[in-house]
Amino acid sequence: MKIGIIIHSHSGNTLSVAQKIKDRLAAAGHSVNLEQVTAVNGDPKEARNVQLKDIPDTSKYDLLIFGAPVWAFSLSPVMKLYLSQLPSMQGKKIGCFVTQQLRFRFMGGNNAISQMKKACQSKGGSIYETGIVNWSHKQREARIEEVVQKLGEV
Ligand SMILES: Cc1cc2nc3c(=O)[nH]c(=O)nc-3n(C[C@H](O)[C@H](O)[C@H](O)COP(=O)(O)O)c2cc1C
Repeated sequence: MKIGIIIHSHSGNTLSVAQKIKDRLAAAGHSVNLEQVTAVNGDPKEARNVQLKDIPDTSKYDLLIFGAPVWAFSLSPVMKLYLSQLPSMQGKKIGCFVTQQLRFRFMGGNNAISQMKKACQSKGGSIYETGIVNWSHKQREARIEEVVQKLGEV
């Protein structure tokens, strides 16, 4: 299967999880690309006026995994804008994950996942799995492994 892992990552946490998911899927024999969505001005202080710079094309993939950080108890504005402008994803399987600093998923993680799910479903995609990594969790590595395993079973 041709799989695209498309992420926004400002400080590298989401990227490091995405890399592990990529390695897992590649080891299972899939063709996997990891691509990053970027903004013209990536400064979080400019988050209200976000304009996209690198806009990965989803059409070449059979299955998509989107990853992003939580910003201000919400999905990062860069990923929010990116998902909103995507073409139809009718019939595609989609996984979503977010990383967040705070320990509890009600501090933005659940909300961000729900925003991602809605955005993908509104384009006809069907969600197969989601995951949240709380970066300050004592068992962070175990949580990352859980998310990698869940999203890596396609
Ligand atoms: C502008 C901004 C707002 C943030 N807001 C939240 C938040 O509401 N809740 C939370 O748990 N973490 C918050 N964080 C922390 C990030 O979600 C966390 O560090 C994440 O893992 C960063 O991912 P990245 O390294 O891929 O950019 C915020 C970070 C930034 C830069």
